[in-house]
Amino acid sequence: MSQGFFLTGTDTEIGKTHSAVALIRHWQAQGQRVLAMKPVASGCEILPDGSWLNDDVARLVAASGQQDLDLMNPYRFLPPVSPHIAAREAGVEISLARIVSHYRQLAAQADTVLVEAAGGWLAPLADGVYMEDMARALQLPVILVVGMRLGCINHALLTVRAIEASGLTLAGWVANRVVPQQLAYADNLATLKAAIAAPLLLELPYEDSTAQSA
Ligand SMILES: Nc1ncnc2c1ncn2[C@@H]1O[C@H](COP(=O)(O)OP(=O)(O)OP(=O)(O)O)[C@@H](O)[C@H]1O
Ligand SMILES: C[C@H](N)[C@H](N)CCCCCC(=O)O
Ligand SMILES: [Mg+2]
Repeated sequence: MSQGFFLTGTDTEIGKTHSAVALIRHWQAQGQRVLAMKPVASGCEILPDGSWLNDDVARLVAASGQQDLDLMNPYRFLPPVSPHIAAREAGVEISLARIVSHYRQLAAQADTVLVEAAGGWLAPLADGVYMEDMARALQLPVILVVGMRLGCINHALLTVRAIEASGLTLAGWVANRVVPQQLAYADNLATLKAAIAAPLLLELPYEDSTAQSA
């Protein structure tokens, strides 16, 4: 039996993919076969062969070692906009049934499948259809990535309430430090730990990419 998780975040660009890679490595270190899925990706580069590649997909593929891009990323769009706008412009209807079918094929090959959402919990896939509906269609426990910065307590607790209202289980959350210095970081973390019943799974430091490349 494989296990799956739906990875959401307090916003777009707060480190869902960054955290996904850390979670994948963590599970791999336990000896698990891990596959990732990015069902809907907006914002792609055009490769020399004319195909489209989203950066999240590239990072998830690099971490998991998987090869079937169409299976793990059935929907991709060129402009980096909300999926409902990108899909509408492309004349594409995103099928949750197709995403569930792809998920099941991946689950048959893995111990753990991590599904990364686009944007936050209520980022739209179509008019009146949200990431929440994808999570409900997949019926997966949710992992919430909190981008640790001023304002994240409100965003995190709103998202936790919305996940609970959807009837899904919050399996845990990740504290991802997206700014080099958050004032009163320890106090912010303690506040979130006290307010969120689900466990803190990982605490990820701020990684200075300038320092890394220097
Ligand atoms: N802990 C961190 N330290 C430094 N930079 C980070 C950290 N986490 C994320 N970033 C940077 O922030 C940016 C956004 O991160 P990431 O792509 O993981 O966000 P996301 O939530 O997956 O976004 P999207 O909604 O587009 O999927 C990237 O440039 C990433 O390198
Ligand atoms: C393009 C971006 N990086 C994400 N893939 C999509 C973010 C959707 C956000 C929708 C919204 O909440 O306004
Ligand atoms: Mg991402």
